[in-house]
Amino acid sequence: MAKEIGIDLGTANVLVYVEDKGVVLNEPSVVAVDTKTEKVLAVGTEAYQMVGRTPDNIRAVRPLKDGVISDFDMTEAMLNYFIGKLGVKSALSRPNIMVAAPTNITEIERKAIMEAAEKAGAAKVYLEYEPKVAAIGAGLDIFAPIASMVIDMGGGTSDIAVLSLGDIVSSRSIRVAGDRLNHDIASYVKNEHGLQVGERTAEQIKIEIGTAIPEEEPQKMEVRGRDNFTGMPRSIELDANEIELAMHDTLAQIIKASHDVLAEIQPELASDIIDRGIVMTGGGALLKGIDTLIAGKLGVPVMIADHPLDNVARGAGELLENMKQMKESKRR
Ligand SMILES: Nc1ncnc2c1ncn2[C@@H]1O[C@H](COP(=O)(O)OP(=O)(O)OP(=O)(O)O)[C@@H](O)[C@H]1O
Repeated sequence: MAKEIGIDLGTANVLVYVEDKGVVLNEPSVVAVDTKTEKVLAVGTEAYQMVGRTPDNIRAVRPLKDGVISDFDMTEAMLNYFIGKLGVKSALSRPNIMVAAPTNITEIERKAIMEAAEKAGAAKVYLEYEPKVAAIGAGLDIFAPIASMVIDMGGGTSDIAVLSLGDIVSSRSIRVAGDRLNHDIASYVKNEHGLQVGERTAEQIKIEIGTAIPEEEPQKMEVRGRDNFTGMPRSIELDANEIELAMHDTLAQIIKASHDVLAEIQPELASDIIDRGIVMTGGGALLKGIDTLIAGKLGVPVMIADHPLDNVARGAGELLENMKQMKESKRR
């Protein structure tokens, strides 16, 4: 019997949920390619190790940018590899796949995602909006006549939505999220300390000492990079409040979008949100102090989902399982 699979085809990570098994795969969305032959050399974790360290004949590609496909062939190759690795595809049975997508994707982007999943071996492909499946994955009953609000802050996009009766009532999807924060940190270190750091180092700084609100006794971290002027390796000490400063404007954009979503809903729904609060999902939800910052700015309680990185894949898989159960009970 064909398996139901939920995929979070993310800019930073691909997560796969398999029916009856849960989230079984979580790997970086990276493909390493031989520049001469264009042959795929490695995918996922193995390819990620090569980012910033590739010799001339190897290129590490991120096939998704800002939450959507930027390199179709590489996305297909990546999906093919991951689905093959799961062992759920055979000559006799192919899985049904639900893929999560940002709310503002274009028709062309939509088709590209569907086609890549089909070519990677899906029997049927479904597409659902990211904040909707993230809310399901976070355990919210979005089908109830009561409003829920989700902020899903990923690598490339922040998807913000208010949902009621199973539908999105108001939403924003902005192509500003964790990757932009990494970029902000790298620019800050370069401008303020004259040190060049790579994408992965900037991300490590964010994860280790990054904070959304200034700290009284900021954490410190030693960071290595290349001196702007001499080109030689050098190390500096950074403190958490510098990182807060570096990320400040980008976080303000995410808060502004959340504010806009709240501003356009009806008063009854707004009252539900004040009661129930906002749930944050996605890797960005793990940024220290992000809940306190958003709660303070919007005047609404903010909770972090239990497994924020898993919610989208889990929700996509669970939605597909529900659809299957409904079909079976109708048939009976
Ligand atoms: N502890 C942490 N603190 C801050 N940020 C974190 C932490 N852990 C992960 N992240 C960030 O979360 C982001 C990845 O989140 P996630 O896996 O939800 O995104 P994605 O689904 O790949 O992206 P998108 O939904 O935009 O396509 C990365 O930018 C990563 O740096």
